[in-house]
Amino acid sequence: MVSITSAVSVSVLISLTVYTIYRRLTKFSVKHIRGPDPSFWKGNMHTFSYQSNVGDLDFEYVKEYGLVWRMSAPLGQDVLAVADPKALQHIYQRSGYNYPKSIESDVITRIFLGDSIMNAHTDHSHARHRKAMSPAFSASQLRSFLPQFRNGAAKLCRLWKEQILDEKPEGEVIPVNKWLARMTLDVIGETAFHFEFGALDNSGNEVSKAYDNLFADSQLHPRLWMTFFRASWKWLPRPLLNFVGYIPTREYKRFRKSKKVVDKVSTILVDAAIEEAKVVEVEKSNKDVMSVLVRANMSENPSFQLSKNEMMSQMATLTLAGHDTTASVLAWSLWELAKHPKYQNHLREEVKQKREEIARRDDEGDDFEMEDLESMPFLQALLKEVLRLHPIVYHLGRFAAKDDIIPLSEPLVTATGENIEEIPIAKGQEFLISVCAYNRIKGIWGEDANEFNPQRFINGEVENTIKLGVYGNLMTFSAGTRGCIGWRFSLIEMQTVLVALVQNFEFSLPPTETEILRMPAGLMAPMVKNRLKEGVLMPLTVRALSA
Ligand code: HEM
Repeated sequence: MVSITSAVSVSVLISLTVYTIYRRLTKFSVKHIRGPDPSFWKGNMHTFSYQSNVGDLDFEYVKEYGLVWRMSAPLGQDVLAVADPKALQHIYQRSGYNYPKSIESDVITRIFLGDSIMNAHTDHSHARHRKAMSPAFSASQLRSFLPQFRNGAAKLCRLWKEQILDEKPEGEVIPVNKWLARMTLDVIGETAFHFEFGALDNSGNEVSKAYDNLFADSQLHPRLWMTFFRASWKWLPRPLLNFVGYIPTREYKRFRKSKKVVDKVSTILVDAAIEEAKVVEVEKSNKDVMSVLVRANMSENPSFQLSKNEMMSQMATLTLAGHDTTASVLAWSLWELAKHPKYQNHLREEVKQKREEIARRDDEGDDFEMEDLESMPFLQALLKEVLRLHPIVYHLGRFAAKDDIIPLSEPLVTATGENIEEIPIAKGQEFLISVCAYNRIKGIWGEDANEFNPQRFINGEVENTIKLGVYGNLMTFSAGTRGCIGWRFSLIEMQTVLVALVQNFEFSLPPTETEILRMPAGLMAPMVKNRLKEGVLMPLTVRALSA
């Protein structure tokens, strides 16, 4: 009797396994999607990490295969690379939590951020984090941060003049990215935690040192064994992956060190915010992000509350996500302005006119308010164009939590020459979201999609029939329920800083030939050709303008 039961069980198991393999290999196989030839062992995903300009491979593949193509991770695992707007809309905006972040990005962010919103992977857990954080990013809250943005910008202008440019009327080459990163760190300290990092005053500051070059030091040109190792994570038991960060590689050592520095500060700050919320009335309380978050959290239903550890991780997340990203986009903005004096003059003229308009108003002071910034069409268009051409988060990783069908905006030619308008995929299918390729689709942005042309956003040349992303139909801030929570914060900060900088300085390319590369270092990082050892670097000639 036992042997009959065992035989039946074994047969059922074998049939199920065969059926599953059959489904994977036939109906749900993505082998018919064209893509570059991989080596079975190595795959070809690692080639993305060795391009000297982020996106070069993506653009080539889009040209050859269309807006969806097949890449390969080690050991013959297929990964669908996606730039198609309808497919992206489906994955990000129409499928709720059915496309979680890849295990790789989850494990890596957990090492340097802890249990934060970035790697909350169940819908309940993520909704809990998002709900606690959202009040701190409301329109009125963001408006209250304007003075801190202005102070950061004014301090940067003063330091550039006093320390560098007063003695150099002809201008000087400045590594603008380094200064911008220190300024945005100070700004996030004040707005998010009511805390002075003091990074602009002291370049040797502990926190700014912990973050300086973090991604380039840890993510640039990963060794092949690391690519294999990461590819194996999906087969390892989840609890085991919690120990990955303790492996003494250069990247994990660097991540752990930065987390240790930030944890030291965040324990003190989170405790202070909790104490303040207990004793100070809401009207008189600090209005920084952490204080608002702690208060919102305390009044929350217990099943939705964040733990102290989670709040500390939030602090690491805000510090990292909230400063390097914005600094980087600002650095690319100044580079584009330096390359295009015509646009730089246009922006300066728009700022001048707005300033005169503000002075004529019956207002006190001559500060730019949010409405002033929003009513400057060229400033808005310029930032959209920089965000389009320089998406610092250029790839995102997702996988399917269940079988699904991905719709396409235009027919895709398969390996057998068939035209398809949708792609059936199996649960577990991995995706590489090519933000950089989507942001350059000619059918959306125009025939000159590879050129820097802010006017496209003013002249109505953008064909955005499929609504995507949280801002400007771009994927730069991602999209849907997990889209960037800080995009407005970042925009207002960038607008305020750019307005101050173009009023005070003129930017041009350095006199000696300096080729800037878009390096694939986790984030897209500017580095100088043949000077990669110097890390993330954007040197520009800056000349102070007379008042
Ligand atoms: C130009 C600047 C920025 C860019 C390009 C950017 C981009 C992104 C992207 C692409 C994501 C999605 C990541 C993923 O799916 O894995 C994201 C998420 C996030 N960003 Fe930003 N970001 C910027 C600025 C900021 C700022 C200033 C803050 C906070 C002050 C911030 C906080 C966050 C947080 C908390 C998340 C996680 C959201 C969630 O999972 O619900 N970001 N950002």
